[in-house]
Amino acid sequence: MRVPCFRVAGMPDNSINTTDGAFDKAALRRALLAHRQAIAAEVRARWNEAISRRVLAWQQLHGIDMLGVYWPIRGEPDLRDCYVELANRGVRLALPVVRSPDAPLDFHPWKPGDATERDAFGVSIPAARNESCRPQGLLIPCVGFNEGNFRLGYGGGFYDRTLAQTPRPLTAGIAYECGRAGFDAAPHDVALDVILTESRPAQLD
Ligand SMILES: Nc1nc2c(c(=O)[nH]1)N(C=O)[C@@H](CNc1ccc(C(=O)N[C@@H](CCC(=O)O)C(=O)O)cc1)CN2
Ligand SMILES: Nc1ncnc2c1ncn2[C@@H]1O[C@H](COP(=O)(O)OP(=O)(O)OP(=O)(O)O)[C@@H](O)[C@H]1O
Repeated sequence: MRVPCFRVAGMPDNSINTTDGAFDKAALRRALLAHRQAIAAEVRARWNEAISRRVLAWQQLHGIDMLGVYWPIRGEPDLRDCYVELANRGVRLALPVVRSPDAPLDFHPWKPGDATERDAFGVSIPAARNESCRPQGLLIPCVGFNEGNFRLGYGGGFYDRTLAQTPRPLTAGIAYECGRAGFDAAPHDVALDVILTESRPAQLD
């Protein structure tokens, strides 16, 4: 039997894996978040620019005309300059909105400069939420990701439920390389099409 386990670069395995081989997803999440929060501002800015270049290449490659983006929280890559460039290219943007704890995410049209307000989770959402939309592509922030392009999020399952819907949008996971980890995917997890970090994938350079 394969024993599920987590690996984080630079961390001893025994800090995440329990002695009986069971894995502790919450501990992996905490370790990855602590690692991400500790990145120096100037390094973060350089990495955000590198990720932004790959996002623009990915949008162009697929001719995505409506893209679900995210408002950064908790040290996620801040791609808001890239959103301005995307809007200048004529790409329509949308932000995710939590409708209820067990529902998929709604997406509402938004563009740089439009008013936002904080929701109950502390995340900025469009102040004007008249009609939801179904973006052709999604940028999905990842706390962690593995070799199979599976994502670890904050634990709400919102993106998993969103991607269980059809038609499934094109998906780009957004993360720093330090979010790369070894973990087994849960049955409900949906692999993302591509993971864009500061240093991959080469075909989008
Ligand atoms: N940027 C972003 N927006 C997203 C998600 C996400 O993962 N990232 N979500 C993916 O499912 C949904 C909301 N899920 C959330 C998951 C965690 C927290 C959270 O930890 N909030 C902080 C306060 C926010 C802050 O640091 O600014 C907290 O409660 O301490 C909020 C929303 C929709 N919007
Ligand atoms: N397609 C789905 N339908 C119903 N429930 C789901 C689905 N996908 C995930 N869930 C539920 O959501 C919860 C959280 O899942 P998981 O731990 O994988 O979240 P996550 O991907 O880390 O977080 P998030 O997507 O919110 O950032 C689980 O209890 C799971 O049962």
